[in-house]
Amino acid sequence: MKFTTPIPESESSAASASLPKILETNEPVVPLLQYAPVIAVYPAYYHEGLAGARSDCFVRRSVADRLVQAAGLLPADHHLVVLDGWRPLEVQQSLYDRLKSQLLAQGWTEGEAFYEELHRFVARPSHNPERPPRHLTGGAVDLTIAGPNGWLDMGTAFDDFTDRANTRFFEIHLPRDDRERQIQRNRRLLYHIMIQAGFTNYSDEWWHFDYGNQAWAAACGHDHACYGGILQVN
Ligand SMILES: C[C@@H](N)C(=O)N[C@H](C)C(=O)O
Ligand SMILES: [Zn+2]
Repeated sequence: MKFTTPIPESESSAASASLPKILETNEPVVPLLQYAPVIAVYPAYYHEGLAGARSDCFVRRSVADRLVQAAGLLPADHHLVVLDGWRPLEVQQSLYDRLKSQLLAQGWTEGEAFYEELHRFVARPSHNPERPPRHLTGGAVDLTIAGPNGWLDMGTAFDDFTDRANTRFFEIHLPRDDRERQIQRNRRLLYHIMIQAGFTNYSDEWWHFDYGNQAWAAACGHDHACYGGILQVN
């Protein structure tokens, strides 16, 4: 597999009416700080000072092992930088409330289109055990790649909730200059190493990947997911 091939049209989308059931495996959640030298951790919401955010990133053990696998596919001198993994409901709620306020401040009014836009970028902080937000399962990860000169240019910052965050933005809008050609290569690299390691991508966010949760199961056509929501991690 070449990591320079175009990113194909998506397998995974925001909310789907019917999601596969969850058959919880009870696989433990593991901390990623010091898990492997090829994985660095920069807990973005902790650095932003969001209440309840943890100073480490946590994911299910199989997710961590697949991250190591993905990182092993990177060129020499590159590593993964995990920005968020398992997320407490309190943090999901803060992210949701923050984006809701930002959209209202931008002139949106509450209605169907408003909630569609909101849910495109932040999942509903649902307490329903049959539909947990992806990040509550330990089966979702937000990440980027670092090289010898720092984080690779992906064309937007993390959590830039605009069309430019779409994983295929630079496939749809072909690069106009060297910088955009490099961004296209960087996004393709992240996408392909993660897909090869068994993850699926959330098409509206170049940084978001799933494994084992309902979004992953739906995208892969599995009849069940392996990970349900976890409210507390020690
Ligand atoms: C908030 C953003 N980093 C994110 O994770 N969005 C997805 C859609 C989510 O909230 O599950
Ligand atoms: Zn995410």
